[in-house]
Amino acid sequence: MPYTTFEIPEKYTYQTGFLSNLETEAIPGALPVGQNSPQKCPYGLYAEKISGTAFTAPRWENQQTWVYRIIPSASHATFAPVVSTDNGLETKLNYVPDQLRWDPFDLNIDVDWIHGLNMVAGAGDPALKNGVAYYIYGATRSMADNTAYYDADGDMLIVPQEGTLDIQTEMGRLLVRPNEICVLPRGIRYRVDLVDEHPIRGYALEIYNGHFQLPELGPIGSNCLANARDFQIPVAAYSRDTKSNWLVYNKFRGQLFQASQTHTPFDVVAWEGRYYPYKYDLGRFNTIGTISYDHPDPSLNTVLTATTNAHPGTAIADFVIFPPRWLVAEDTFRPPSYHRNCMSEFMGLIQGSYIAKEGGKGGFQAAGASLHNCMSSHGPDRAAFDKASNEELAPVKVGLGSMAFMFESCYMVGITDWGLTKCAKRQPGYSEESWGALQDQFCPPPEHNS
Ligand SMILES: O=C(O)Cc1cc(O)ccc1O
Ligand SMILES: [Fe+2]
Repeated sequence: MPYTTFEIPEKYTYQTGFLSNLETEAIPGALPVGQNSPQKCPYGLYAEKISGTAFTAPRWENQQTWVYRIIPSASHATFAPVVSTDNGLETKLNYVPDQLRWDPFDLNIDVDWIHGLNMVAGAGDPALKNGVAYYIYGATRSMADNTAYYDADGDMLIVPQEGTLDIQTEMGRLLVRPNEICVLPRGIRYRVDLVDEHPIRGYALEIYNGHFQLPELGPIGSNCLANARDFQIPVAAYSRDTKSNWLVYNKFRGQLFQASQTHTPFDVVAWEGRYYPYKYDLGRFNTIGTISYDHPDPSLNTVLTATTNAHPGTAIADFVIFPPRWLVAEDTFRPPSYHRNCMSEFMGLIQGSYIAKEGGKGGFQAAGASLHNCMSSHGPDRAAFDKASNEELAPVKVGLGSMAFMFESCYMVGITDWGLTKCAKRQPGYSEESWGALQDQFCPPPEHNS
């Protein structure tokens, strides 16, 4: 299998599909047959429904899951705000039209998942369910025993760059490694453990509106890009603990809260529905590209999209990747050309290098990032331009061992203070170094030479 990242079976088992209505039970018979809410649920479980869309949302986008659990999640003490000056969840945004780039973010930050999430940029307001947020995360610790977390603000798409996330969710367990991604829908309780204490670092995209979908394939047909069968969903796995104290953290309009309870949130014995966390191996992506000439738009590399219903084709966020692929275009400048985009483009690099930018120190490096905001000009840097203008156009496989990605959004995104200054990773000379050295190479016919 040439296009998969992982050949060794991992320790967890999964169901597969994208937005399929799934059923899973850790004990045979735990799921009620033929109904959701019997007078008494099997084995004395409680039925609880989690709605991911309005009850009356159209069928194609309607998402809900019924969970059958030992204690309802409603059984908890009052939420209290977690007062911290530095929890990484800033809401103040600075709007900057410059091209921005960041050096690799730190790997060894002595915090856990909850405290290791730093918002770097974003737009909109979770209260109005409209907007996005981009995060850089880094942690060296598993979440404390008996703690769980959920995000009421949006769905979180996590892109690990370093270290494996062992994620326990209400719906079961997910192991997410670099070159895989996962999506944790709003409201689902989870906790993140490190594997062998290896630090974790990566990126996350939060969408305040709706949920991710697979992009339409149009004339491509019914396969390619990310295929539905390659998405992996946990199977029910529960623990029974009604004796110890648990702390549930909640991000609610960008503010961290916590509430205690006397039972584990991970007590779901069976569930049924289509509102659940999932993961995907980016190595499975079936990349499409030109086999004749010119550079197609990067929308062709969309793994997942969250659309605005108001404007078909306009995404509040697309998750786009640039995997290893063949370039065969004839008489073509193969990297993206110079461009300005009404969408904003936030890019990260999981490993390797990216076709339009020099790697190396001070360049676009793995674990670093860049942001080209709405209508901010960008494109290949001088070195990439010179190379691509003069290279022999033989078929060539590019991006070997690489995986760059982009969060593309219709919003103009603002940068947090953390992103602008506090993280201390911003490259001050990015714009000048990339495009300042481009020469006037205009060579008109002699009659126009003045
Ligand atoms: O700016 C970038 O590097 C991202 C990008 C890639 C591509 O192939 C076409 C357009 C585009 O914005
Ligand atoms: Fe771009």
